[in-house]
Amino acid sequence: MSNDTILKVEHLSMRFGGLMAINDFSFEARRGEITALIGPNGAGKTTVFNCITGFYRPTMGMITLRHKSGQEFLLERLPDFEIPKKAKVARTFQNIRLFSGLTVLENLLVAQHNALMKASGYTVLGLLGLPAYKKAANDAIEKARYWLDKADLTDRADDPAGDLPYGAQRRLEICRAMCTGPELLCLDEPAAGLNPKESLVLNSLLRNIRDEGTSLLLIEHDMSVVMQISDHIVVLEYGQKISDGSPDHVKNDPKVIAAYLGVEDEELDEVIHEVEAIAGGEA
Ligand SMILES: Nc1ncnc2c1ncn2[C@@H]1O[C@H](COP(=O)(O)OP(=O)(O)OP(=O)(O)O)[C@@H](O)[C@H]1O
Repeated sequence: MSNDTILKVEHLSMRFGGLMAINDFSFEARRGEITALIGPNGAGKTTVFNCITGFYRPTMGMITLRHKSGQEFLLERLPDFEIPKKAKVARTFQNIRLFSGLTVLENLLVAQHNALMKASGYTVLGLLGLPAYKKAANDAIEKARYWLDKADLTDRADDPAGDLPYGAQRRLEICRAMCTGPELLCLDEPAAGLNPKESLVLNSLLRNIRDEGTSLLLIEHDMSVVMQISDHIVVLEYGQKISDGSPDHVKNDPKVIAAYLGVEDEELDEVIHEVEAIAGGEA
């Protein structure tokens, strides 16, 4: 696996009883890029995500994550709690999961609990007096401030998270994931429920995260977000890959157009012909 690749999914299959939700699916996500996983409803996007982030154990297949240092992790073999901790894969969920009664800043400090406890030496004495703990606490506040600034949330740092508008809560969730220092950030429909203005702010936050060196993998239904920010798109239909490439490649791929329009196999040739004629006319 080359150092340009952060995530390699090979021959992934996931069976739920009699249903083969994912069938021999392979793709790679490159380091420093935003990769989007798209597909019609029920295509299997969430299932793939859940396999990568340890919520499901795949029926078959290999999922390899490679750190910048070259260290590799086989995610399908790691216990789920070690995927964020050791492999440094963070995720957000479709439904917002913040501590709504804690302040915005407190939410970001809770996310850094592991680092803080380690610095305390896991003792009360450590919490009270160890210089290492004081330094870790200051670092945690610094990191929280940094991400609040990036997400345009500094003014709301002391407000309860539950009081923020929806779009700001989504950005806070992303900041919380970033405070864990991930190499790969997985986002499950980050633009769901956002208005167009909130979507634009989100796009710029995600580009910023990528430009600072974290790779992103996202599932998203909002095609305006996907096409604007993705470097690479992988398309699933009925648990199988039907397209893989740049946004331009994917949006002109007749198989993708047919999948989204719900065209039957027999009509595919006709659709391909029409799309090629349109593309030829544009050239
Ligand atoms: N835990 C489960 N048990 C049984 N079937 C499941 C389970 N999770 C998903 N499925 C089935 O697997 C298939 C893929 O579902 P999945 O949620 O991964 O698709 P999706 O592409 O994320 O869909 P959507 O865009 O609607 O969220 C569907 O047929 C779904 O009903």
